[in-house]
Amino acid sequence: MFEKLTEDALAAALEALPGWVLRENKLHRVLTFVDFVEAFGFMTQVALVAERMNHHPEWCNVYKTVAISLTTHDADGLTDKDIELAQAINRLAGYPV
Ligand SMILES: C[C@H](O)[C@H](O)[C@H]1CNC2=NC(N)=NC(=O)C2=N1
Repeated sequence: MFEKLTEDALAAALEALPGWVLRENKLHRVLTFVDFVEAFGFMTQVALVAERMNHHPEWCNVYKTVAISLTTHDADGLTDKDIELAQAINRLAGYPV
């Protein structure tokens, strides 16, 4: 079982996560791609990583935009797993981690 992050740990982690904000107690990021194929290709890559991690995003795709929220349902809050998945998503999206 994963422990909820402390406020300090979360603030430090967020500083190292370009593009991510805290929204409704979840990590949140919106990504826009050149078209639907790029957006869905990205989602497919994230899905494979998420399944490998057994940690799954809440997300919404409208055409070329993908909005992602991360939380750990089992812990009812944010944990290291959310930070890890956000970092993996940034790598796949082509942003430095
Ligand atoms: C039974 C299974 O391992 C759990 O339900 C996993 C699956 N994926 C998950 N994903 C997320 N985001 N949070 C969880 O708590 C979680 N739990």
